[in-house]
Amino acid sequence: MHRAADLLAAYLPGSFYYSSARGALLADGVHATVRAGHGTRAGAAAEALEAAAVSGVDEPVVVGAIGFRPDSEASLVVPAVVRRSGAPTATAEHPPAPPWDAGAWSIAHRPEPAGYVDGVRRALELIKTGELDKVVLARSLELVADAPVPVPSLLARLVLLDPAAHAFAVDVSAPGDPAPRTLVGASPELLVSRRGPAVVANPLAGSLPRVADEEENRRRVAALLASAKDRAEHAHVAGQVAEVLGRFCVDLEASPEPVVVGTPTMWHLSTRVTGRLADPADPAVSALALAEALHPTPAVCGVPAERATSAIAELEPVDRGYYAGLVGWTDLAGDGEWVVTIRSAEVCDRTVRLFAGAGVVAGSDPAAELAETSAKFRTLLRALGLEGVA
Ligand SMILES: C=C(O[C@H]1C=CC=C(C(=O)O)[C@@H]1O)C(=O)O
Repeated sequence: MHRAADLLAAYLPGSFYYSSARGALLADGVHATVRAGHGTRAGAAAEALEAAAVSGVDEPVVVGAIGFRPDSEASLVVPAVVRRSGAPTATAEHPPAPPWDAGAWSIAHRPEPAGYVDGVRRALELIKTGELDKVVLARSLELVADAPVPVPSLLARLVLLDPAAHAFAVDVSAPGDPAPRTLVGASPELLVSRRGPAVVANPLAGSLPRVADEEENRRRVAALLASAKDRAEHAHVAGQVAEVLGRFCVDLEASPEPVVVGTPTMWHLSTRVTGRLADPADPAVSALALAEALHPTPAVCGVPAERATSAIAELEPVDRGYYAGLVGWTDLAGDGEWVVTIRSAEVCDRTVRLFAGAGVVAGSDPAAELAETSAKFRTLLRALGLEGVA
């Protein structure tokens, strides 16, 4: 077992880094690439793990990320070397200052804030006609620096600003990229984790920005718990997660009432769903198989899922890529942990593309959804030393 701080310091672009309260993992080199399409990735991962074990890889894992769309890109590999540590902890050390100058960035909004508000209005019309119950609409920021962005410093700042988050850095380079591309982020949302027969998911939806004033934060937490609009937005996600896991689990439990959880920048309604696998020895029920069955939840897509997916394609001007997908790891025993790829960015050379989305349901206020996406950008913007630009 390594020290969490050493693992973080050893990260280099091209490596895979993932940390959460369960521990940290740093993976280097590629023993095998897992190439498979939608719905067959868990099976292909299991085969790759078996083959790696046979060829002598010690305790092989599959690590990586899968994009939002069912037919989208994925970056899944069996790494050559894996190092693990305990969870990163809040240290007395302050995060390193950003090694770049805030003035050196250009920023493009896609769409412009007014265009996003317009998209939310159009989504509300689809909800009024009964075509949709919920859709999560995202917008993006494209930031360009005057020099290549050092991903290790960005990752270190994300981890140290919120050691409790699910922090990650994944190489997602594709043919034609001018330079290596890295997906980096600090997600609050556990899609699913599996340890032996025990399964846990932690759907989030229904949010308010966190502020500096603690009195105001207490008011916001109470307002979120009392908000019928946010509870309805949340119930869609908690219900779908429980329904899907119920197909695989016995003793499924979900708290009847959501609670509020906080990140350094947001408050969210949260439900913890736990269960025990009916047949843990079934090789078809790995953590990745459960994650594929759950994805995309209404925390990033909507209800009904098919119409929400087409509304997202119609209303969002930029393809989501890996945003709102999943990132994590799974091992030979089927254990693993996958999180929803939110509060994330893709970094390629001098460019950082951020996405943030907000759930739209009947009663949503377009201006409030815009403000919510601005607040969600702050996870990455703080790490970049660029607070206040969105
Ligand atoms: C889609 C995002 O957040 C999801 C997770 C938590 C709360 C959400 C919400 O309240 O809309 C979203 O469903 C994002 O951060 O881009």
